[in-house]
Amino acid sequence: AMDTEADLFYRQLPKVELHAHLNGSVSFETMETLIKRKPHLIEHRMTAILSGQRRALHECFQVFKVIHQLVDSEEDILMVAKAVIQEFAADGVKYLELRSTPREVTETGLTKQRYIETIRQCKREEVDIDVRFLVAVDRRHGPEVAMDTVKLAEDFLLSSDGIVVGLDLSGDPTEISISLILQVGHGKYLLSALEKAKNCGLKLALHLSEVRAHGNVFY
Ligand SMILES: CNc1ncnc2c1ncn2[C@@H]1O[C@H](COP(=O)(O)O)[C@@H](O)[C@H]1O
Repeated sequence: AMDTEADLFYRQLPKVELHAHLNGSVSFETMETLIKRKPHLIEHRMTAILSGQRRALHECFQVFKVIHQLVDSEEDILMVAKAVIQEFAADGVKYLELRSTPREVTETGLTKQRYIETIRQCKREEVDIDVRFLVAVDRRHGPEVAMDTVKLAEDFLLSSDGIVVGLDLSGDPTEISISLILQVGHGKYLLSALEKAKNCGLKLALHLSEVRAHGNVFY
């Protein structure tokens, strides 16, 4: 479709983007590239939510599961992160805070350190965008993983030239088994990790109370 004058105006307007989950910002084009690389993974599975389409919250998280299978190596992450940054820049974003949950994948040799390191490598002088990073904690993985992630984020805070600025708490709040029975993702168990993060100078971004009565509130 042709861009209207207004489209151009809004695209060129300098913007800040403060809430971008890396794997939630994958474009259709990038998805296509990923699917071509691993076509066996996606038969009959929902891989996108089209604009205007209404979806339940848990369906969003199903899409994340598919994306996580498609993006499971350093090479994939580098490709996705570069594309996401490029696309935000093309959209007039001048300051971008990306957040992402570092993952470990034994089969591909991916480690949580390398995951963050890879995002750091995306810095490109020729693209006019300032990119910072929030290390995300997936609440479903419980307090020990949360604490380890905070330690990792702290290491990067001290050594990453200001690229790592904070910690994000996220993860599917609709997973009933976790939030109601095991309760590992309950806010009260994560509080000490969050306090540690705050005390070491990480900024905090928290997803809270997205669903009713699933106990992700702090009390
Ligand atoms: C809709 N509201 C939301 N509520 C809570 N967590 C969300 C979210 N949207 C995204 N995420 C978090 O971001 C991850 C995908 O990106 P990364 O793999 O980290 O880059 C999801 O698995 C979830 O943990």
